[in-house]
Amino acid sequence: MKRALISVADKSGVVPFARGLEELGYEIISTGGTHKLLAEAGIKVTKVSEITGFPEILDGRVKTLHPAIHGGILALRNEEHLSQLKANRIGTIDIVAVNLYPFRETIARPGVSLQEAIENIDIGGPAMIRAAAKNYQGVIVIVKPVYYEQVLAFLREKGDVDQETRFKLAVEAFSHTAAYDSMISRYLAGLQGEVMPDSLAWAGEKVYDLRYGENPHQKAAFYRDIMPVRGLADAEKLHGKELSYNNIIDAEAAYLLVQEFAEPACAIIKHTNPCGVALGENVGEAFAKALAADPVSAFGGIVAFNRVVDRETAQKAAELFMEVIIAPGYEEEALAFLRSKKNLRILRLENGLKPKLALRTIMGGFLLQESDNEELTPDSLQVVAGEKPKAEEMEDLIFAWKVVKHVKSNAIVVAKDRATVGIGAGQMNRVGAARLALEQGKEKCRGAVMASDAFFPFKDTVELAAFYGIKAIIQPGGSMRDEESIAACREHGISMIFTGIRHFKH
Ligand SMILES: NC(=O)c1ncn([C@@H]2O[C@H](COP(=O)(O)O)[C@@H](O)[C@H]2O)c1NC=O
Repeated sequence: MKRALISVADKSGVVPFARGLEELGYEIISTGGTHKLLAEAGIKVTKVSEITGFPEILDGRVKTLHPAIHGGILALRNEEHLSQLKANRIGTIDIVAVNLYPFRETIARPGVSLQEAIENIDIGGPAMIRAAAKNYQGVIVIVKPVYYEQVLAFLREKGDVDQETRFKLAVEAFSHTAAYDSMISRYLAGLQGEVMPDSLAWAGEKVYDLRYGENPHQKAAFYRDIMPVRGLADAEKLHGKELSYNNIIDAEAAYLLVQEFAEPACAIIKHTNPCGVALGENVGEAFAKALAADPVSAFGGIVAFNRVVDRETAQKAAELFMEVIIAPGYEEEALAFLRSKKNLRILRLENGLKPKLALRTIMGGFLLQESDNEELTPDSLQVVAGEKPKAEEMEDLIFAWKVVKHVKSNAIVVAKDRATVGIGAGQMNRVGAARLALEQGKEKCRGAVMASDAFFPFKDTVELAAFYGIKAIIQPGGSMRDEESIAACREHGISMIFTGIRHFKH
C-alpha cells in the first residue's frame, strides 16, 4: 500500500486532498493537529507516533525526526535500500505534503518575543521536505496547497506523477526551504543589528511574471521580499492593466520623492527622474505647479501624491496622459473619474514607507547598502557665502535639496516657490547638468535657488548660475576648490549653503 505523510501548519485544502489520496488507496500518516483535523473529517489516518513507536515530545519539537519516517522517505527504490528498510521494518513513504510553521506571520506581529519567534522555526518540516526533494525520483513532495489538485489529477489520470513534474516539485521544495531559512537568518541577524552578514541570504516570493523587462526582449518577474516588510508589492491596484517593469521602478521613485514632504506634494517622474515636483496648499495646487515645471516631459509620466486625491485634481490630472498614478487614497468621485481612463494604472499605497536597505546586482555579485535616508538638520546647514537666506528662500533651498536627492547624478535642481523650475539629470559633468536645468527654466530662474547633489569641482557652475539670476545655492561642499566657488558667489551676490551631506544616485 502506498503511503502519504501529511503534516501541515496551513491546513487549507488539506481535507479534500487527503480524501482524494484515500480514495486512490493511499494510507495517510499525520502529525498531531493534522491528524485530528483529518480524523474529524472522517478520513482514515495513522498517527506518526504509531509509525515511530515514539510519542511526539518536547512540545512538538520532535515529532517526525525518526528513522522510521526519514528512512521511508530517503530510501532509494533499489533492492539494496529496500532490503535495509525491510530488515528494520520500515515502510516507504511515497508522498510528503508538508508546509512550515508560520515564521513570517509570527515575526510580523508587533512586539513578538524572541522565544515566540524561535518556537516558530520549523525543524522537522524542512528535514522531511529536503529529504523528499532529494529523493524526488521515489517521492512526490508538495510544499504548497496550490499543488494538491495538480498532483491528485496526475494520480487519477495516469496513476503516477511523471519524473519531470516530480523534479519541478523538488526544485520548488528546495527553493521554499532556502527562502524560509533566509528569513530566519535575516530576522536573527537583524536582532543583532547585523545587516551585512558574511553570507547574504535574501529571498523573494514571486508576485507575478512581467510581460517583459526594461525592453520587450528581456524576460522579467516581480518579487516581494520574503521578510514581512511593506512596500510596492503591497500597493493596491484599483484600476488598469498590469504594471510593467518600468512602471514599477518609476512608481517607486515617484512614491519615495513625495514621501520627503510633510506638505501636500506632487511628483511627476520619467525614467526614474522627476520632471516636475511641487508643494501646494492642496494636491490640486501641487499638481498644477509640478505640471507647469515641464509640461512637455510630463507626457506619459508617473504621478505621485502624498495626500488623498480629490475629484478636481483627478479631473485635471486626467487631462495629462499618465501611465500610473500613486497616492495614499482617492475620493470616491476622483476614483470613478480616473477609472474612465483605460490605460491608466491607479495605485493606492499608504504614506510613510521607507526602505532601509538597497540591494543591487552587479556582474557576478551584489552590492548592498543602507538606503539614502540621511536628513538635513538645521545644524548641518552652514552659510559659507552671501547673506543668510530669508525664511522663504530657505524653504526653497531645502525643497530643492530634497528633490535633488532623487535625481540621477550629476544632478542639479533649480526651484522657486516650492516648485521645480529646471532639472538637470544624469550628466557626465556638473556644469552640464546645471546648463540643462537653467536653460529649461530660462527667465524663471531669476530669483530662484539651485541645489546640487555633490560639490562643485570648479567655479563654472556658480558663474553660469549667476548669469541666469540664481539667488542662492545649496550643495554639500568639500571640494579642494570650494574657495573658488565661494569667492564667485560673493562676487555675484549669491548665498551659498553647505549641507555636509552628499546625495549621489547611480
Ligand atoms: N519536530 C518535528 O519533528 C516536526 N515534524 C513536522 N513538524 C511540523 O509540524 C507542523 C504540523 O503540525 P500539526 O500537524 O501538529 O499541526 C508542520 O508545519 C510540520 O512542518 C515538526 N515541527 C517542527 O519542527
